[in-house]
Amino acid sequence: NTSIESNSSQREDLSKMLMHLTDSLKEDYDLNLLPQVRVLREQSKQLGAKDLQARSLLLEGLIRQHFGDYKHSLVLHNDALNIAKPLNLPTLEVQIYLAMAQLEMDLERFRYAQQLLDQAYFLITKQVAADKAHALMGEYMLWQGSLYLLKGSYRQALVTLNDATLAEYTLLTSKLALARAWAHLSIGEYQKASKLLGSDLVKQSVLKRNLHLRVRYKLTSATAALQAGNFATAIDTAKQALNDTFGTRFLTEQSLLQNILAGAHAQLGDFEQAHLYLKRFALSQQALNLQKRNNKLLQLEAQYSLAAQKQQLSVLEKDNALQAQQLIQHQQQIDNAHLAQQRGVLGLLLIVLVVGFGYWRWHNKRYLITLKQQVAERTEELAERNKRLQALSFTDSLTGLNNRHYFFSVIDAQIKPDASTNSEKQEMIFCLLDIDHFKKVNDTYGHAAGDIVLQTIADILKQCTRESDLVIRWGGEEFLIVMPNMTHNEAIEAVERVRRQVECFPFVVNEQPIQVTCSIGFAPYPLMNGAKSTLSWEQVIELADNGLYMAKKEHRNAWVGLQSLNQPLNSSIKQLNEDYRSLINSGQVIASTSY
Ligand SMILES: Nc1nc2c(ncn2[C@@H]2O[C@H](COP(=O)(O)OP(=O)(O)OP(=O)(O)O)[C@@H](O)[C@H]2O)c(=O)[nH]1
Repeated sequence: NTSIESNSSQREDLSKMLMHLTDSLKEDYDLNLLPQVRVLREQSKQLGAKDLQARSLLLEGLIRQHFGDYKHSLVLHNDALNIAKPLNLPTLEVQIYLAMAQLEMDLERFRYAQQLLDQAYFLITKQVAADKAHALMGEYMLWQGSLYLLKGSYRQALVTLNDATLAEYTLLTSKLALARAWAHLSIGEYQKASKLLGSDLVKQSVLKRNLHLRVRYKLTSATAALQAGNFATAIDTAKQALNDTFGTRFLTEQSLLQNILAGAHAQLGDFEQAHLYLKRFALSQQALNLQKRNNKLLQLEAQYSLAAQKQQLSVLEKDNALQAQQLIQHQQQIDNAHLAQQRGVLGLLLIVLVVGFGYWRWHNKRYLITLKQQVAERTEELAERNKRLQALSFTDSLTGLNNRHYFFSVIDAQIKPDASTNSEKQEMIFCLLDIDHFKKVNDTYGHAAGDIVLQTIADILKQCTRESDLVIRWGGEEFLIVMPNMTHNEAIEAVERVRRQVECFPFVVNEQPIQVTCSIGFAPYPLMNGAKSTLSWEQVIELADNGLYMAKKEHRNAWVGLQSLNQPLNSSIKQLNEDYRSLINSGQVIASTSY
């Protein structure tokens, strides 16, 4: 809070100082004011009071301009404008434009002066508040009128200057009156000019004010007197004014006054004085020209330094922009590198994953192939083993013939579904063979000899049967022969052949020849049990067994073959064993025997 308070009080002090300086300036331009103006400028800058800073720059510019320091003045005005523009203070901006226009007029650069006045006019009409616009418009018109005067457009100058009607009397009113008088004089209207110059208010205010105005007033008055033919008054007034100009830089006024004096003296016939003032006039003109040339030079210098300053600024700006761009590029490079790095890592990860996955798949595939191979090998091996096992389980180890298991596993497939039809050829003969008194062989020659007998019988059976016949080792010394597609007579032939082969075979046991015979019973399948039902193959085997039993009981080395049943069997097949013979004899069972 205290800092804010101290700031605002400091600002107030500076504002007061500015007002004081501005007022002093209205009285007269004084070079001694410059140090104070500079202090004001520095302190405003430190305080950050930009408006005060701009105003102090304008003030200094005006003082320097008044004393012909156009170079610095130009720079100061420009600086003031640069600070004022962003502050949006149109009044201040107008004041700066008007000061700049005056400067351009002093330098006789009327086109620039006009442009600056136009800018001032635009701001006054569009942006300046109404209460302040009136006074500013008066100021503008004074300078616009003065510009017309300088350019020789006197009537236009008069119109402009007459338009500037100010409500209350101010110094500006007097300045306008003076300009108007000069315009009238320029077109020879000295009475109107004299009237304006004669106004007490104008006279007093102007004479009280600064030296330049005083000189201008007297110059105008002297001109009016000259035009009116009051040569003595003209000389008197002009001399007073000329005295005022000594030691000043008002060369224009000085030369004009000398010209008036020369003219007035000439009119009065004092040619010596006239000549003297004419010489002085010529000298003043020379000095004036020199001054103007000098001013132009200074102005060029100022413009050059301004341009250089601007160029430096633009170079700096460009440099800044370049650095900013470089920074952005650098940042972008870092970002890109970052991105590339991330991409690289991701890519690597992806490659590792893909390679890993590929390897895993390849490994799995290989493992699967190996596994499949192993499984196939094992399966094959198992199948082989199973086959061997099956073969083993189906084979009788002593004789090499198929055993009962084998028979049971194949017989159902062998029994033809349409075997019950009438064709005799389609009969399947189930035939049971048993070695006679085999126990005796064992008992007499030993078990091994018995084995040899069994093996030999198996060989005989194989030789006596067809490929399609089944030869099974049915039990200890018992064999089953199944002969498909065979008639009863063909069966008789077959069993007879077997019986005979066994009987005739020269068995040698322990180097001793022995006689071996066998008994056989057989029955056909299908076998009708009465008109309606057919016996099963199991029952047929039992009937064959009955036949074998009968052959053993009644004869041995013989066969009994059942052909058909005339009547259905009432009792069980097993019981038939006892009365098989009586059934044959009674004609219930039709059978053939070898004895
Ligand atoms: N060597 C040998 N003997 C066996 C084998 N299987 C069974 N035998 C014997 O065969 C004999 C069968 O005798 P039995 O059933 O009394 O009949 P059999 O002596 O042939 O008299 P019938 O059949 O009435 O003519 C027994 O002595 C059994 O030991 C075998 O594989 N090898």
